[in-house]
Amino acid sequence: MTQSFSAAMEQFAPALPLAVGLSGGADSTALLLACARKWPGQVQAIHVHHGLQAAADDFERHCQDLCKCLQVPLTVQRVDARHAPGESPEDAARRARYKAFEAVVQAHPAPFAISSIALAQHADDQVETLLLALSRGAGVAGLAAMPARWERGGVFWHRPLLRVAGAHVRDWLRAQGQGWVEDPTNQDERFTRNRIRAQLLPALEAAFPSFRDTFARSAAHAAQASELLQEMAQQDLLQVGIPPQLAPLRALSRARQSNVLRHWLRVAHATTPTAAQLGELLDQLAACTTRGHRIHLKVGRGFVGRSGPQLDWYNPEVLV
Ligand SMILES: Nc1ncnc2c1ncn2[C@@H]1O[C@H](COP(=O)(O)OP(=O)(O)OP(=O)(O)O)[C@@H](O)[C@H]1O
Repeated sequence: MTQSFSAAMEQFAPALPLAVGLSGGADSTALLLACARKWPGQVQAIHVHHGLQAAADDFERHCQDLCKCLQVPLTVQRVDARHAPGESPEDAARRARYKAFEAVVQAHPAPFAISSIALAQHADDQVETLLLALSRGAGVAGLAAMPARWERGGVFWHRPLLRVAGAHVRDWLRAQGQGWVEDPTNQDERFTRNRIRAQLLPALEAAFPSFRDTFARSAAHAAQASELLQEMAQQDLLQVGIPPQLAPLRALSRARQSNVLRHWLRVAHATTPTAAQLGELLDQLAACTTRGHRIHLKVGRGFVGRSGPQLDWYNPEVLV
């Protein structure tokens, strides 16, 4: 169920010391303010300066002023967030941001080590993420949307506001008399996420008033299903082997073949097949009843071919 901002903060119990990812926007400003009050002297902030828009300096100034006023140490990390061909600017910025957070963690060895990092995504962000996943035709891993907590590199990551409606975060912040910087790109409806926020969320609010709760429940079901598929893929990959042997692969159901082949391509070759490529590969597997049956298909960034009793993957660009 959705929560009030105060209830979410009451429940939030991270390992300390804690670093808050502070963009300077309303949500992370509210999170930092609440954390600094709850754990004085145990909280610091990290601001990533993307250098992508003219407003970046305003964000940094707000972060400097806020942290000075709260007596919270601030690390500003400058990154090059230009996007590679084929990558969205938002993905590039996110990737650069996580790298920057990890660099700050590395720069704080014991006894000043950062135990946890908190990010300020809320329930509306979760709904947007789910709708974005649906709009790309994502599978259960994408429909799981954002986890509330996870561990990586010995650091605990948290999204304590994931069940708080966005409007409640802002209401709380206004009630504290604390200002923030409005990101001018948030109004730009050329970005799909902003169109979802401006057009779809009000319509969902009117049609399904509990959409934040029910969508979050669906995302949680998808997360659980995704975990099961992952476990099954690991077990099946042990059975079929790396590279996959045709006989045990063909003994699996089509759905399990699809699951294990996707997993093999990801873990062994860091590539993802399209739905059409995987469908074609499964058709070829079903038709592969004779010794001489040839399989050779474009899959992900390379090719899958039959080589005697097994499937092999290769990328001609890497071979030359
Ligand atoms: N430049 C940044 N530096 C540090 N942390 C960031 C930065 N941008 C985003 N974050 C962290 O990641 C979370 C999600 O980012 P997102 O871009 O969705 O939020 P945002 O629109 O910048 O807004 P807000 O600060 O209001 O959360 C933020 O809430 C914040 O905790």
